[in-house]
Amino acid sequence: MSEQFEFTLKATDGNARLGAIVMPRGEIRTPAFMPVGTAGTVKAMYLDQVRDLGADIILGNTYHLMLRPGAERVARLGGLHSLIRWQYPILTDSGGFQVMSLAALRQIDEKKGVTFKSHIDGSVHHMSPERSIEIQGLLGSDIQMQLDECVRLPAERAEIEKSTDMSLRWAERCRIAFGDQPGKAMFGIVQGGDLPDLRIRSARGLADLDLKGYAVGGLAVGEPQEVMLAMLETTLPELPTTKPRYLMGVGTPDDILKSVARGIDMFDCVMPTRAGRHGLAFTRRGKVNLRNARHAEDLRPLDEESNCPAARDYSRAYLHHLVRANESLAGMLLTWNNLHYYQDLMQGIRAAIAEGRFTDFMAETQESWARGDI
Ligand SMILES: CNc1nc2cc3c(=O)[nH]c(N)nc3c(CC[C@H]3O[C@@H](OC)[C@H](OC)[C@@H]3OC)c2[nH]1
Repeated sequence: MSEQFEFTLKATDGNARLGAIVMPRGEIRTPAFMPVGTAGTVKAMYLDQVRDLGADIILGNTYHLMLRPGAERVARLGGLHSLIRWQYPILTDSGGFQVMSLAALRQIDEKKGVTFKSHIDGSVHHMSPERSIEIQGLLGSDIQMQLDECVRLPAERAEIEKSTDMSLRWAERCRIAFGDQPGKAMFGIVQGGDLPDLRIRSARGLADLDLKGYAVGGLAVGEPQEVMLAMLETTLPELPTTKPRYLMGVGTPDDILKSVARGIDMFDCVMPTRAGRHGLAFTRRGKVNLRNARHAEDLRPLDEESNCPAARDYSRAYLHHLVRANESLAGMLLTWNNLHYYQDLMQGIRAAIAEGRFTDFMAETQESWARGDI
C-alpha cells in the first residue's frame, strides 16, 4: 500500500470542482456520493453491488460499531475492511452526532467529552476526542472525523458560539491524537450554526490546523435549503481550495446539485437507502412512491432506459405488491435502484464539470424531475 493521501483538483466549472483523492486503498472520484454503511453494512445490498454501482468509498458509523460488535472486537477480528469484505476506502463519523440523536442520558464535558447510555443495552460509555480517534483507528478507518458537537437549529447565539468554540478545541485534540498516519486522514468539521461570523471563525480556525480535509457540519438538521446553501456560500471561501470539502448528511439529488455548484466535493446521506426501504424510488422523472395504489396494475418499469435491472426489468405493479406485502425484496430492489440513480447522477455531474457544462446539466436534470412521473 502506498503511504499517501493526495487530493488533486482536475477541473472547475464556476465553483463546481472535479477532483480525485488517491489513497492506499483506492481512488475517490469527486464529486462523490458515499453510501451509508452504518453497522458495517449498506442495508439491503451486497457490497459487490455497491461497488459495481460506482461507489469508491462507503461510510461506517463509530457510534453503532463501538456499541456492537465493539471497536476492540472489530480490531481483534482484523478490522472493518476484512470483516465486511470491503477493500476500498471507508470514512467513519466520530460518533458525536449519533450520540446526540440516538443515545439516552447524554452529558457533555469539554475535558472528558460525551458520556452516554447505549440505546442497545443501556451500558454507559465515555467518548473523548482522543477516544473517538482511537476507536476509528481500531476500526481501521481511512478517513476519520474529529469529535464535534452538532448544534440543532434553531438555537441561541450564545449556545452556538460556546459549542462551535469547543468543537474547534476538540479538533486540535483530535489532530494531536491522530498524529501522523500516512495514507489516512483526519477531517475537521466546520460548525457555527446559521451564524455567518461563527461559520467564518470555525472555518478559519480549522484551516489554521492544516488538516487533510474539511467537513461542513451542523447542516441538514432541519434548516431550509436556502439556509444550508447560504452557510456554504459563507463557509467555503474560508477553506483551502486544495483540500476536499465534505458536506455531512446531504442530501436529496437537488441538494447535491446545488451544493456541487457551490464547491462541495463529498456527500453522504441515508436518503437513497432509507427511502428505498420505505417504498420510495428515485428516477430521472422524479420520485415514485410505490406504496401508492395507482401503481397496482402498471406494468411499466421504473425506467425502461436505465441500465439498472431493478429500474428496467421489474414492473411497478410487482414493486407495489412487494412494498404492500412488506417483502424483503422490495427494499432490496428499491435500494439498488436508488443507489444506482445517485451514483449515475454523480457520474453525470463529474462528466459535466469535465466538459464545462455543469450549469446546463443541472438545469436539464431539474427539468426532467419536474416533468414528473408520466
Ligand atoms: C442527516 N444530516 C446530518 N447532518 C449532520 C451533521 C453532522 C455534524 O455536524 N457532525 C458530525 N460528526 N456528523 C454529522 C452528521 C452525521 C453523518 C453520519 O450519520 C450517519 O448517517 C446516518 C453516517 O454514519 C455512517 C454519517 O457518517 C458521516 C450529520 N447528518
